[in-house]
Amino acid sequence: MENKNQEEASIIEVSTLTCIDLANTDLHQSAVLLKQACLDSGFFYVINHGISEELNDQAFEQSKKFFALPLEEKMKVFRNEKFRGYAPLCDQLLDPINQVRGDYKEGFTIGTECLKDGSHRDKALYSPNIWPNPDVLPGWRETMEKYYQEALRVCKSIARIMALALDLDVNYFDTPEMLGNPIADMILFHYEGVSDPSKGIYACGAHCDFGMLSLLATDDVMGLQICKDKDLEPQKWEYVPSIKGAFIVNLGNLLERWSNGFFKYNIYNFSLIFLTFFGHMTFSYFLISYRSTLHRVLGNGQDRYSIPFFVKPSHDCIIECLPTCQSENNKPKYPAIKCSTYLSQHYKAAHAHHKQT
Ligand SMILES: O=C(O)CCC(=O)C(=O)O
Ligand SMILES: [Fe+2]
Repeated sequence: MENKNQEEASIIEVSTLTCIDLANTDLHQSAVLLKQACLDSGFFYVINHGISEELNDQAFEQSKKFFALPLEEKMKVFRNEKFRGYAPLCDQLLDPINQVRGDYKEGFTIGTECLKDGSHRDKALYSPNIWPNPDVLPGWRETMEKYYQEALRVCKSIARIMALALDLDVNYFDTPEMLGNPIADMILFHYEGVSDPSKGIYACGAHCDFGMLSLLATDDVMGLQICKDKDLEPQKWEYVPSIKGAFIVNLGNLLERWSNGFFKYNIYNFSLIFLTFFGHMTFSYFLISYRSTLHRVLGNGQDRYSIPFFVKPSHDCIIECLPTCQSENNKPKYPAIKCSTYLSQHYKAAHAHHKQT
């Protein structure tokens, strides 16, 4: 648990993140910015993503309508064994070491459906979604399904820039085993209450996302904080403000592993010193790997709504060190693992406190 001084120090820090314009046709220019964002924080904004303000507003309006329903109505779509549907307050506990109770948020998860021909039925991470009663919330499902498809499209465009930033072919992640049949979860969140890190009370405990990349839409209530260097003691937390029309993107553990996750503090410093002398030449001489960044949400007493979208490759994708992230001197650090095995391990760990359900 944090002491009061650390908490106060973190309140005044507001982070400035790199912004990537998805309408920029010069993808190589965007890739240079993305690399920079990975060096700086592992978090960045994307703008001009093609999701209309109207659709975004509709998704938030519908989300608010759902959470405003009586608990009894929401419990009719209580999350199933695949964690689709409604998760009430404190259902999730992301940072068991520092939290005295579950996250002070309620959520609703919409994930990847099985293919209509049934060919995905045996895959643990694809399953039918559950939906609120259309008589209670007309048009709700349609709005969410449309938003889901659009968010997936945006993630695929970001993955193309990521590929370039890793010196891979622009289409590298577009194959059927990778992002052709991705596993993607969209979660509607409603936060409330006041967090108090000194008492171990959080709206969302500190964690790194475990997928490939996450696209986050928030309302304008401040709450999200990032810790750019997870190895630094004491941790330094900075708020990430929301920017109208922009999504916040961050990279997950799976991408860190895929890109050989060597990007640690000392290399960062060394790279920065080098950068001072040789400018962007640094990028050609160092193997770049992406990294996941620790983040959390603090509640300030206002209701806060967000919609994160978590993308991972298909069930059968083999996650093994990307070809451009290894060399004679930088051998792969992790054995190859099937994406479904990797994700199942993470899901089990994240829901370990659900033994009673
Ligand atoms: O709601 C937010 O701002 C962040 C949510 C988040 O980080 C998560 O659910 O993984
Ligand atoms: Fe997260």
